[in-house]
Amino acid sequence: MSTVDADGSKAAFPAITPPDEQARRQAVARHAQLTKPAGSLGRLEELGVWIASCQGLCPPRPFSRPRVVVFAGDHGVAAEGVSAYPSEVTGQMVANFLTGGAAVNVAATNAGATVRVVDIAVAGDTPELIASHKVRRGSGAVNREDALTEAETAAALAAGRAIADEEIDGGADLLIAGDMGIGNTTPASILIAALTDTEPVAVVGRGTGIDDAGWMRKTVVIRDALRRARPVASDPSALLRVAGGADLAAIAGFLAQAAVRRTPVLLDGLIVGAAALIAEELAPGARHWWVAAHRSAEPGHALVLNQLDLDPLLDLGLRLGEGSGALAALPLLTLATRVLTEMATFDEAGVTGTA
Ligand SMILES: O=C(O)c1ccc[n+]([C@@H]2O[C@H](COP(=O)([O-])O)[C@@H](O)[C@H]2O)c1
Ligand SMILES: Cc1cc2nc[nH]c2cc1C
Repeated sequence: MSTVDADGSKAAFPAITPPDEQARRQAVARHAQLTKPAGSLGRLEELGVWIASCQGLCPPRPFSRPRVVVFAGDHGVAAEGVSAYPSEVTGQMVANFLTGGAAVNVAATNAGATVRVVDIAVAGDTPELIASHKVRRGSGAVNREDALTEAETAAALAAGRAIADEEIDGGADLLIAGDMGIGNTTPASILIAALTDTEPVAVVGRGTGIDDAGWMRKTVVIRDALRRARPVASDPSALLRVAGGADLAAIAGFLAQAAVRRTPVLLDGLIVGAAALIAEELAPGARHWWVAAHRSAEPGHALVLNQLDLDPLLDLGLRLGEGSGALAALPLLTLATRVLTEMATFDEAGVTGTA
């Protein structure tokens, strides 16, 4: 067990308690009594069991406040031609989130969730209301400089933890992290390559849709950054500082703190996945509080899921970020909960002939 250092410069997390074993067993037993052939709801049964164990309650409660936090941040590497879009789009999309016109807004409404947007490191100005956790204007170009200073890394991790606390204290009972940041698939891929000991070519994807020349540039950037990142790969805070970014650090802090607070998380795609790898290093066992919503089209995401031993619920070729993939899967969690809560047992329904 560890605590925050006296000077607050290093994030340290208390030991993670696993989800509740008794509620898990009760949910398994309840599934056996419900009016369906044993195991016939497949993954939905596992999901329901997981939700019951996270809540320590069987049957589980329907989620009352599923909440998405979109972490927005720019990246110096965007200037190296590694994205199909310019950095300005980050701030423009933040404005779009705030007026409700983005995919995350639609997907949240569809799934009964609400959205919060946080400016962690957007290059430009954003409304004061979302900038209280801002760490800096854009993270460093990680192929040639550190993403962050040590103090900024600690501040970003602490921001993510504080945001998770704010949301849980405000009643959130299921958390989703989303991301928005032109260029962010590059540092995310670097972290994944460093933490899974993978060569650049096996991790580099098309991000927002780069062409072959862009893919070559991105591969070189990732290779250069990995030379600086690999020596610190065993130290998650140092890795975030050298080759990550403020948004990635904040998401990692958010995911780890959710586990500290025994709050389940639905994981999104590549960027959240990279942060999840870091969070699991910072707070071993945190992954037991997470479910992988989907497998992103980005090749690096499969490496993340494999390393965390998470089996994604959906594989829809999504590569948007924003938390959209997690929100696409949220109705499955709602269904898995309602099955345990609302289905009749064999006894109640007078259905006989159990196996
Ligand atoms: O989440 C994913 O799997 C994902 C995959 C590809 C792209 N994105 C989004 O696209 C942006 C980053 O792409 P890029 O090409 O600018 O690095 C950023 O805003 C992400 O949210 C997200
Ligand atoms: C328009 C746009 C929306 C996004 N949402 C997440 N990443 C994005 C990147 C672009 C370019």
